[in-house]
Amino acid sequence: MAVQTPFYHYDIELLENTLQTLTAAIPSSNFKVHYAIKANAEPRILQTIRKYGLGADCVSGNEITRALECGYAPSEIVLAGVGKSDAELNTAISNGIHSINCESIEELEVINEIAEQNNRVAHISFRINPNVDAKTHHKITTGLSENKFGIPISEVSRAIAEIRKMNALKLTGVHFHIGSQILSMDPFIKLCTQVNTLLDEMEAEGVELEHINVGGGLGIDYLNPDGNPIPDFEKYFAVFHEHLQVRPGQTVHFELGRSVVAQCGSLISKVLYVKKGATKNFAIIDAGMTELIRPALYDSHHEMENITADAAMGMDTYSVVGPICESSDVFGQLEMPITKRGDIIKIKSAGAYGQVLSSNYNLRDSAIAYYSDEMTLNACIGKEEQVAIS
Ligand SMILES: Cc1ncc(COP(=O)(O)O)c(C=O)c1O
Ligand SMILES: N[C@@H](CCCC[NH3+])C(=O)O
Repeated sequence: MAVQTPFYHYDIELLENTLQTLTAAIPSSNFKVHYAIKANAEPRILQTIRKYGLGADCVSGNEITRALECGYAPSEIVLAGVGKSDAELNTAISNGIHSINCESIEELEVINEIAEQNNRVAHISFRINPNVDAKTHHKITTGLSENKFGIPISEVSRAIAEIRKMNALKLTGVHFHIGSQILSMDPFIKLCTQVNTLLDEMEAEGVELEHINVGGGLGIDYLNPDGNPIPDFEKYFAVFHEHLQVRPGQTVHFELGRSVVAQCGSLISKVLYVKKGATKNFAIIDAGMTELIRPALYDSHHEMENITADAAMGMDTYSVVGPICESSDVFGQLEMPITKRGDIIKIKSAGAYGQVLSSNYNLRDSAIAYYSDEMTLNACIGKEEQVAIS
């Protein structure tokens, strides 16, 4: 083994292909895509994404700082979050970012105060909870009335009245985000309908907006990552192009995370033991929920492959589990070639909400990242000599 397992491996070529497909699918020059940094904040990933002209969607002061360090201009950065601290608002305002997505009327007063202290006028978007069902996992649904996110649509008039009293705030946009891993286009169409109605109502109140931010949420194919590595961005953007009634001069912003980075990342782990349990075989690997928490947290499915075993040896079924002292530390049931200690398991579609959600529970070391243009996966696992890659 050339490098220590477990580790993350990112296929930079796939990331670039994804970005090329995404940018080619943008149907209008007034569409602007911000990458949702929360999905993966590795500097190498952020720098690659920036090359394709995407802005940054942040949810913390540290994400703003990371975006700036990776070359994103303040004018390309937006900040959302239901609980922004004063320090985070200060980072956003002092850097003059494009928009602070305000999630409550209560927050307006605090932002106004901090903007005044900075002698700045902060650009505000109202994050509005549209009460649209994203038809995704309930733990990653964000746009229903019962969710903590956004200003209720019924409170928008009151929010407008409040912001008009604030000297250091300018209302420039509206923001929505209904959830994540959304595969049907229907929820996005419903969102457009809600946005259109709201824009009419806001216009009737004399509000003119510069931008509409419809959030992110486009899902990926976790069941067939090799066959379907790049999401259908064309179909996704077409929904908004067709259904959103954009006023002249308005820009439409998107905050895509998972669809940009999920498929380019894999978690690579070594089999420590193959154990015969009373009712099943366990393949105990050296990665756990500390490196990839999605299966434990959301029962998420990730395709896995034993990339060192030989299918000619016959097949068997294994429960692939991690070493952590939690019964939910299970990656799933898998039929794979007869597996032995030392084999390498590749856990796919782990580029989004994988490495960023790692923890040091059990005082584990952090898995580090390797990039395909610096070290191929085969070189990482000692299957081939690393040759110079241009
Ligand atoms: C406000 C906001 N924008 C964008 C995203 C990115 O979502 P996704 O990774 O599903 O594109 C999220 C995460 O769900 C979010 O909460
Ligand atoms: N962490 C979630 C996505 C959350 C999106 C952020 N609001 C996942 O792994 O699917």
